[in-house]
Amino acid sequence: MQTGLCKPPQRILAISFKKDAAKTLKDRVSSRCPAEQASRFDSFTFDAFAKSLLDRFLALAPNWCRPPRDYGIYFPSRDEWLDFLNGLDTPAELGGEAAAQALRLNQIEQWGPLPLEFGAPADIRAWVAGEWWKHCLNMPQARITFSMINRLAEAILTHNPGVSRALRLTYSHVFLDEFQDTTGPQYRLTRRAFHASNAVMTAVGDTKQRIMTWAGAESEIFDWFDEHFEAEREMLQMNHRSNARIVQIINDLVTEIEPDAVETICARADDDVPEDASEFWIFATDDEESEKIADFIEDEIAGGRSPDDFALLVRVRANEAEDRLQPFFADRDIRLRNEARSIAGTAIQELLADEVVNLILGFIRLALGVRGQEVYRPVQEIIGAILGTDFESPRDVKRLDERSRQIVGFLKQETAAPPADTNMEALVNGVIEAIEERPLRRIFRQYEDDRYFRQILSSLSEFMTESAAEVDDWRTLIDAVEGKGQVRLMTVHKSKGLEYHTVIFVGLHQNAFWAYQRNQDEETNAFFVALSRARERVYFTQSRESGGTARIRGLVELLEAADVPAVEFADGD
Ligand SMILES: Nc1ncnc2c1ncn2[C@@H]1O[C@H](COP(=O)(O)OP(=O)(O)OP(=O)(O)O)[C@@H](O)[C@H]1O
Repeated sequence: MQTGLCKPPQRILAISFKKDAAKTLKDRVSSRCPAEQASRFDSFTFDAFAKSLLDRFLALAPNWCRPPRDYGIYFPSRDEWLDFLNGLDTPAELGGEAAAQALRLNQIEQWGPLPLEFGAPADIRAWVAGEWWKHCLNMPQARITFSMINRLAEAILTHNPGVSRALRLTYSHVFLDEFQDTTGPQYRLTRRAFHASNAVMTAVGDTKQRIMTWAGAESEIFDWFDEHFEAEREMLQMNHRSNARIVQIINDLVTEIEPDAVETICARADDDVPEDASEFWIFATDDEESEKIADFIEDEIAGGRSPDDFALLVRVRANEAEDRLQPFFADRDIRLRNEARSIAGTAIQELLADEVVNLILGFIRLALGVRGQEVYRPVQEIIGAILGTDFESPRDVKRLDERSRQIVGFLKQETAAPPADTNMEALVNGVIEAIEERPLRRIFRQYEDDRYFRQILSSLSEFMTESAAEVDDWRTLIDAVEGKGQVRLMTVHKSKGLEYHTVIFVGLHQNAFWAYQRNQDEETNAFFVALSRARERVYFTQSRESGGTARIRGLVELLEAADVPAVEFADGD
């Protein structure tokens, strides 16, 4: 954007795996570029990219598998899948019931390429896929899975060269983040969209952070990319995130995994390193473990560190970890934020990565008198997009300012009473009305799904209502909703791409890494992802009550090889 290689009206497309990663990229670009440039940077998750293609060009999908415009997103449970299979009357010539029963859901939802006409099925998989599409589209409200959306998007591109051409004219540059986690169908869609186009394609990833093979990540993905896009490989050797001690642990660990791996260079080699930058804490019981962690963070906060500097990472089941840890944090008046906690059907992490949520929170901040580019810029960008603002035209910019002022004016009235006395649902709905719902939903294609849009709004108002009970003023409320001043708790998978001053990996034991013996590589990668989120310090904890380490010796040996001291805490330490 800044060098003029991507000239208006051309755009840059960035594709990430998680909503918050897509948001981080968007925020980083917004904070560096003027609104006109930043508004030409489209940052999607893979699912959102496929869905945006489908929603925009729905009418061009093949007839037999075209969902109605108000289709819902389907997350079939195992029981629903089995009920479907059991209800099939499978033709004997295709192998009968036994052949159908041997199929897995992902083989069916990923079946493709979707033809223009669904002719006589060639095999059992095609036959079951045809039945599955009928099943999903004939439900009282048609629902399809994200894999099916992906296939539909691919079919639209395949059968309509005009759509491919439009996409190629739109994007001069495409950036694919966390590329190691790309699945076969996601890659096929990308290839279908951009193969042999003039777009400059950049894929970034780290094979040591591959933790999604269970979800279909392809192990050969970088080779495919090299071949199909004639890519050149560049090694990113500098680590700008972590201090020298953490980088050394990373390097020791990588050398254990891949003896001929190239060492990472610490860009912060001259920075001070805390004395106890990494330790392995061992406890007899869960309560002792939770107490020590809470005590440690309490002391650190007393010493001036902020609660946001800490992340507690777990391998699995964040809700259970929250139940164990929460009482110890509550006793010390420290807020622990479980990013996976569901508020009216939306996980907190998802909610705060949502565009409309951030827009509303941004407007409330402006109404509270908070100033600064980082608050105004994103709001201005969205309202600018709604109004079709030409940022070079003073008249347009004036209109934009007036509209923003009008919305801020409404919110000033709404926030006159204390948060606990405010009806948050009315406030949220009121802002949407002031912004104008229709154009807002046109800009963000994900809101074409009405149920999703309503759910996000009700999750936000519920979260604001819940948080209002604990605060006295509006600024503290918005901080609480955004998670300022709170210690984070999340699974390793949800921590991808994020970074914290101090990372505490809670529960380094064989029951948390239950898949270690079966899938050592991926579990070691998960361990690596956790470790590499730390800027200054990383601790690992184990409570013997929760599980031993005999079956994950390999992981403990990695810590030993990196000279991470094991510290045993006897009761009362
Ligand atoms: N050239 C640079 N100079 C200074 N700081 C940088 C530079 N590049 C990145 N950083 C900082 O280093 C940290 C890590 O960068 P970034 O999040 O882009 O890493 P990443 O490669 O995506 O890591 P991962 O995939 O492990 O999450 C961030 O805090 C970022 O601001």
